[in-house]
Amino acid sequence: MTDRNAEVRSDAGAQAPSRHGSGSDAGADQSKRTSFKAMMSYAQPHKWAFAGIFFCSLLGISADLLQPYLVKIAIDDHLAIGQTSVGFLVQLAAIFLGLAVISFIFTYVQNNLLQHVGQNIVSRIRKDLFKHISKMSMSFFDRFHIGSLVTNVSSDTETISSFFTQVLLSLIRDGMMLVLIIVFMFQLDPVLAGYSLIVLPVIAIVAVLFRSRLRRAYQNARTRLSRLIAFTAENLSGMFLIQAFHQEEEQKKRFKEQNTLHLKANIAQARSNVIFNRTFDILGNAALVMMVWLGGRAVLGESLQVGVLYAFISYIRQFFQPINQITMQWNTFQSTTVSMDRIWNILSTRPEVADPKPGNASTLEPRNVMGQIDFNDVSFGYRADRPLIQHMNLHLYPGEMVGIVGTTGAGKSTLISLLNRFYDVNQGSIEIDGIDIRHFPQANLHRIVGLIQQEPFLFSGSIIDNVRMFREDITREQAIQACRFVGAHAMISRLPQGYDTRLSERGSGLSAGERQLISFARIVVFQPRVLILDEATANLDSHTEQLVQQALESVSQGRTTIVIAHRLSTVMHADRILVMENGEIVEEGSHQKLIAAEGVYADLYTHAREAGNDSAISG
Ligand SMILES: Nc1ncnc2c1ncn2[C@@H]1O[C@H](COP(=O)(O)OP(=O)(O)OP(=O)(O)O)[C@@H](O)[C@H]1O
Repeated sequence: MTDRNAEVRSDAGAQAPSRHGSGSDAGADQSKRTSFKAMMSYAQPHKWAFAGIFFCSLLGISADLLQPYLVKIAIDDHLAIGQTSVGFLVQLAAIFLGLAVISFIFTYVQNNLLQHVGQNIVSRIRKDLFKHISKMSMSFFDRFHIGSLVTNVSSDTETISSFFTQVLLSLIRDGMMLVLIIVFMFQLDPVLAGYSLIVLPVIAIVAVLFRSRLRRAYQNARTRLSRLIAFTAENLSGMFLIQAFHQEEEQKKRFKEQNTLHLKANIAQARSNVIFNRTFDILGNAALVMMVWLGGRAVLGESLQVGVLYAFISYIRQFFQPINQITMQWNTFQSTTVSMDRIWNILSTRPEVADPKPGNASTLEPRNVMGQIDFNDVSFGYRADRPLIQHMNLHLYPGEMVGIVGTTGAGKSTLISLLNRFYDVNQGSIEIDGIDIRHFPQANLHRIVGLIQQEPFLFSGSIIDNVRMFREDITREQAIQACRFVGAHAMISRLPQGYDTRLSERGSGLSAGERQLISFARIVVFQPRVLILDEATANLDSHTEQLVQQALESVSQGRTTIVIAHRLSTVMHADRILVMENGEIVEEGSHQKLIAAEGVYADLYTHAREAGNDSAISG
């Protein structure tokens, strides 16, 4: 199959199209709110844990804030008036220590609880995201770049994790601390407390001024990272091609560009952060100076006790700490909303190819399917404005072997994609045994139709797991039997650990032919009623191809089989050969009949002979 997907995806760039696209800010904000709400619903089952976190925070912070108050009592009520005793000081020290221990215990419990809840929430989001992606139709993968999806599943969920573990913690803990400090300050001296709060509007103005700058910086850094990952992922999977075409230097240059953009975005983001945070530091210090000045004068004028001033200075220091924390977490919050939006963008995309509603679903058991296939007046195009197949009628009979040949891009693989429901037809219907395939649950359809492609996909895992696709209900003996059947047993037995040999990603330790034999065995195990081979033998040497052809003959017995091939030798013995051009079937019949017709097929045959590709055409 022509890998149009790769081209389409690289054209689309690293970013998946967003639902709101380049729409207005209001639209984007609305979408962020929706995604935030959706993500927060994941926290709902943990509401009691959050109540516990709140309670622990309250106790921990209260214990912290009582400490300066205790010192104030010691100074004003005892030390300053010279009325103290060793016993009292020991008592005070014991209470102080007790408060420190209480603060430690509750902060510890609250932190652990929050980590536990946060990690669980993110693990569920990640699980749902992966499950959702694996249910998406092929058109989704045409639009969403694989690199972006990898970023979504890995780093976006990680960002959300820091929201639940850091941002929420900060909101609960620091927010509560702020409120309690204000209460304590007003309790001690309302006038001085009033002066301390003068800085609050200044803080709000600074936060608003920095808001959009910080958000832009974060978004930019995330986008650059996502593009860098996408570029790396694409290059790693295409490394073979890059080396074969000596494109290392060119790719290095392109990587360097992406890397530099990412670096610059990160530096800009860090710079904004530093300016933002330092501004708060300056404000904090200014408030402290003001407090020392006003409080000091009041103490000198004997209108304020030294202990109260001490407690105020402690509270002012503690006051800026949570504000600083909350504003710092604001940055994480910014990136969280971007990540949540991106994840929700995926989770809210419905698969274009949907399973039938229960009442509409066919109950025909896959093993009882006869294998009659009908394309009834089918029209389809990958894009609405570019129809590829128009009003096609095609009927395949149970047990028939049909070969499909045609020039590159004629639409052969597209027919197969439609039969597998990777895409839905735009018009008309495709039926198996008289039932519209849209009425089969997809799991059943894929048990009925078995597909072997030119590039078999093997997963990292043992050979035996790859043959039975990790299904425990298929026995080892059944899998080995299938490998014997397709002639793969000898090859597998020669491997160091035989059937338990572990394959690396995509089975890269095996040759293309060996990988193909394993995928043939996989099909034998699953016994589909309709078998499709899309250029499945193109990568095999003539000896292996012969093995596979023999296996194919046995496997295809009693099954409707469709074989797509450029090598005419692969299809010339088929019951019927279809010749495709520009999405149309232009000729059909047996090899002899088509040669006698002296049309497109006869031309292809003659060209192949003239090209000296005798083995390819004589079988
Ligand atoms: N996912 C896709 N998105 C958009 N266009 C596509 C997609 N897949 C295929 N096409 C286009 O549809 C047409 C038919 O492609 P198809 O893969 O069916 O051809 P084919 O006959 O199997 O070709 P080949 O013999 O090279 O495998 C081509 O023009 C191709 O570029």
